[in-house]
Amino acid sequence: MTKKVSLLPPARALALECVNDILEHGHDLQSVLDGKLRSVRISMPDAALCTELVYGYVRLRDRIHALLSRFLKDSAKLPPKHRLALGLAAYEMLYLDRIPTYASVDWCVSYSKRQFSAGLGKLTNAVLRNLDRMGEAAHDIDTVCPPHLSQAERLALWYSCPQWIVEMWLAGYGEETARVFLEAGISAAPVGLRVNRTKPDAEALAQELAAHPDCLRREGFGLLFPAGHAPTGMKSMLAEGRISRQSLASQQVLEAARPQVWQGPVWDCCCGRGGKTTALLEAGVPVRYASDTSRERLLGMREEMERLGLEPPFSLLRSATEPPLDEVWTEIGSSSFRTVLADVPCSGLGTLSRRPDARYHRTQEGVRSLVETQAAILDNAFTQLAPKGKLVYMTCTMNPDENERQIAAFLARTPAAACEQEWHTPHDTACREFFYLAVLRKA
Ligand SMILES: C[S@@+](CC[C@H](N)C(=O)[O-])C[C@H]1O[C@@H](n2cnc3c(N)ncnc32)[C@H](O)[C@@H]1O
Repeated sequence: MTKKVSLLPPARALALECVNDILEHGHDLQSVLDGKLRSVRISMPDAALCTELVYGYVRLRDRIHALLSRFLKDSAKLPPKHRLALGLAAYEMLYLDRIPTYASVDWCVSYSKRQFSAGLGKLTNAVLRNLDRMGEAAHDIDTVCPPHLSQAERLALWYSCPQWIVEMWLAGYGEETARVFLEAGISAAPVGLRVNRTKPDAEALAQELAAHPDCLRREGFGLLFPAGHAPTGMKSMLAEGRISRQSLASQQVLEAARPQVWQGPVWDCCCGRGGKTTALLEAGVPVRYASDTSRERLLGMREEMERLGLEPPFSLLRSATEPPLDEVWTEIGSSSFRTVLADVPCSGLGTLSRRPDARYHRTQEGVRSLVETQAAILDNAFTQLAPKGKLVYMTCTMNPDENERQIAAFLARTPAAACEQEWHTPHDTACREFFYLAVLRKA
């Protein structure tokens, strides 16, 4: 930590560094937070507070600054780090009941004074005291959003979500469903676990976890716990390879594709860290080849295989827009696949509860480029299928261009393809995440 940042209490110092990296420099929330928490000595309660501050503030940033700007002449003129510190302190005051208001005001005022100037210290004090005086009105949409705003502007501000995403959801799914997605995007994601069914005591462990008083539901070997209420002993169960962290919605989309009837050889063409590859192998699905364009994720997948005691499939660093290399066909002893899983790179707007920063990192142009990559992956994966083979397409986003329209365009240009199934996470899900699935069959 730099000397200046250590002017703050540890949890706030680290949270401020994290939100600065995430929101000012576009870095990924989860890797920033993991990296920072690993790099400093910090108590467990401080690490928990830092995590809560980072996620909470990133989820509600625009709403918080709309409130703060009522007491500032021109908030854009504030030094960026001061603005972030004000936002973090405001988040504590508005949403963390266990922290007394004076504590939040104190650290922020003293940081502003010492890091910037006596004037900014005074301003900080005045702004935060005014915010405190708002009381319950600060939690009212009509206070946050001026009456002249359009519906999309109003929802964008209240739910701290870029307007183009709100407009896309309103146009694609209607207001009621758009609100469901927006509400999920400002909520904490529940904890999803998957019991490793290849272990001899798997069923007993699943039953034991399901009987835990906090457990929200069990589906097969998947379990759901409320955010922040993971069962005790999770660390050692993870280390022993008896369980994995995997969101229940991610397990559900795989289950919806009925992997028990998939025929091998299977190619997982965007395997990432192997969340789905390992789930498939645990279920006995013959995944013979796994590939991805991220070296780091492929290495992560290999570590996961080891942790879980699974036989790793042949894997290569390779784009799914390219045909597999000859060595793949030699390795699997075939010249085509019977099933390809394409869990494609997507805008991730269905998983904002888990990755709230995605909303700020995505751009419309970036999404257009993803749509092109997805189309190229679909075309190439389909070409590698044997007759009657199955292409299983998945995204963790809610965007018609990446989901329904992507599949409709593929079917229109691919006469040999038929769509056997389209599915999405039910909108009333307790998982607060939304996935899309299309199962395509080759003639
Ligand atoms: C949704 S993630 C996959 C998650 C993974 N299947 C899991 O369940 O853990 C999409 C993956 O696609 C990879 N990717 C991006 N572009 C790709 C391409 N052209 N070919 C193959 N993989 C790609 C990304 O590195 C990322 O790991």
